[in-house]
Amino acid sequence: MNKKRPVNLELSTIKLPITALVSITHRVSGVALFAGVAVLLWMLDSSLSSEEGFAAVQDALASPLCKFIVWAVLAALGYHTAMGVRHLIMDCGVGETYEGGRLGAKVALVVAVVLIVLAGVWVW
Ligand code: HEM
Repeated sequence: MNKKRPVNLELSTIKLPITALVSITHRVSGVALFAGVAVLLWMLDSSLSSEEGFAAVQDALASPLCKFIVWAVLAALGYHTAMGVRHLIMDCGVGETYEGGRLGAKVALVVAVVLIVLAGVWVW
């Protein structure tokens, strides 16, 4: 192997294109969703267990921290869904060029921001 080949491991000097950024964050949001869905299922299970359980979940949902957690899970869902639909559209052969990919990433980002803001309005 040529030991003199150019190597660049200075992560701060590597500028990722928007398509790479949305791809990485799509995966991160999927992993966050996996954990978030567990929290939501636990809250659903508690709320259905008894009248007291329902009241406890209702009380918890009134706290800012709990609202923030629910909003964060919904935000991850909104982001992941917007990026996921972008992927599925590209899988159908639409917007597969470099420019198409960049435009699709920007449109999906705008949709994701709208969904995340709407989730915040709904939760608060
Ligand atoms: C609770 C719901 C969901 C969870 C936990 C979840 C989780 C994940 C995870 C962890 C990945 C990354 C897989 C990998 O990189 O190997 C992924 C990829 C993907 N998700 Fe989701 N997801 C959920 C909902 C959705 C929804 C609603 C859509 C809507 C379109 C979607 C579309 C996709 C697509 C298209 C990919 C593949 C992306 C790629 O090829 O890089 N997901 N999901």
